[in-house]
Amino acid sequence: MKYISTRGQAPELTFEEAMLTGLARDGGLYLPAEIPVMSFDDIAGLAGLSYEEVAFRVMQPYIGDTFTDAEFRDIIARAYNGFGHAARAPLKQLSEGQFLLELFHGPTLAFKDFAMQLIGQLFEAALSRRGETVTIVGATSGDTGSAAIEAFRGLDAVNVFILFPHGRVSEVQRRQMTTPDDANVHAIALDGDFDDCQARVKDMFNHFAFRDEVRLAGVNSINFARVLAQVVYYFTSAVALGAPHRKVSFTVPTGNFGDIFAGYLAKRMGLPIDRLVVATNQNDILHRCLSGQGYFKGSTIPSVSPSMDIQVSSNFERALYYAYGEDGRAVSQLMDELSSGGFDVSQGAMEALRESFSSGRASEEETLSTIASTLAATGELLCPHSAVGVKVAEEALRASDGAGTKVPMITLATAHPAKFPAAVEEASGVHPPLPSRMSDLYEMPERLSRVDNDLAAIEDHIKRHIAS
Ligand SMILES: Cc1ncc(COP(=O)(O)O)c(C=O)c1O
Ligand SMILES: N[C@@H](CCOP(=O)(O)O)C(=O)O
Repeated sequence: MKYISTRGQAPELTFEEAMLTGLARDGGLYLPAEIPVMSFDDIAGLAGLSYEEVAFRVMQPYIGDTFTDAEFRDIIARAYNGFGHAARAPLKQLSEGQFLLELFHGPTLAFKDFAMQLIGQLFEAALSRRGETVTIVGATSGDTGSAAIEAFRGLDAVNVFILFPHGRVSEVQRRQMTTPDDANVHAIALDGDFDDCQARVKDMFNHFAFRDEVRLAGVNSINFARVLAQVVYYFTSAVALGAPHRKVSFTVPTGNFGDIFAGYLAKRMGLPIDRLVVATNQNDILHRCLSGQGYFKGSTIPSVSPSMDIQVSSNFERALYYAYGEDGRAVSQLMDELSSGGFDVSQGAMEALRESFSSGRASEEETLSTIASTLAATGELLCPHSAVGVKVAEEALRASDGAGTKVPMITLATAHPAKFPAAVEEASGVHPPLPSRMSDLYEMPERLSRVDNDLAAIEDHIKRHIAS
């Protein structure tokens, strides 16, 4: 399997090269040259298998001969061994036709663990085989950073630097990043928002002298391996509800578009997905775009679902690549226009996007009231991000009932409520406790650096702190 850039001007790479490379050298994002397809029987055969076996069957065609089957199975087993639920991603019924996919049973209590625990193992195996070391620099609005630090802490071949927006992540998220005392992990608080953090990471990838000097690698969803690992739970959940014999829809709390893009890949692989519903908070650039208003950046407004406080949605570029008929030049031009504010999506591309995606938005009040109403109706305590999803899913279900369709809707519950105790308690009156294994999180000393939102200052900081 070869990997190509969304902007069409970077060398084609193998899976392993794309995983270790991060951003393509033309500024684009890597994608498989062809999306593997699973037959009806292949998908039917997933019923009743363990999460790990489904993960192997879904991902193996993408990784080709990077690892032997035995090595890859072993990597997958180690990745999910530390999850706190035997099903890894349990599915719960909220009401008739409405389901919740709990993706927060990993070590840092967010869906990011599904991919990060896997790529921690993949990086370790690939780097030790090559005898190489890398410097991972990541941007986070809270969850990617904690998951990355957890997955890579203590590894000799990797130094990790995570940029997070100062004062804009929850206390639990911050502490998950600042309390690990391993010498190879570094939390950096940046003055700015998540979009600034992500822009600086991409700047570093586009600064080839720095990139090559530190052997830069990325674990944001820039990295295709991150997205790939997230494809798996679309299969396990859809099959649990009767796919491929029956269609399902998904509503996905969305910020950087990585998770829902994984759903798009699952659909292209043959999973019978009816709708992929993008659920945004008040930072609703994607909802506005899918409603036909173009893709124009506004300023990011802090919300009760801070991990989704994103305006420049990195993986939307991957969706645009397919919507524009795999035309790298067109994508390149759109991304140039985005740097000066935004762009209108062509009519053809809008039609292509709408074949798979629809969207909705939840205000702050709607998010909080959904936490309270879901608790009252079902006993499920949602995190604010998952609440954005459930609110938008309810609307989508009402609309589809009107159209007479009876396709079950699965909403992705992307984080544990205990990561956002203040908002959850405000909404429901219930203080969600952290799992007992994390009960000392508030007592442990923190270690972080404040760095200006300035490329040269960040690069200098990283070079000075790379553990020898
Ligand atoms: C808890 C939570 N929910 C939803 C999202 C949005 O996911 P994505 O950025 O893949 O759209 C994020 C951040 O990525 C998150 O941390
Ligand atoms: N919400 C994310 C933002 C980064 O997204 P990624 O999927 O590209 O890593 C976070 O929690 O950091």
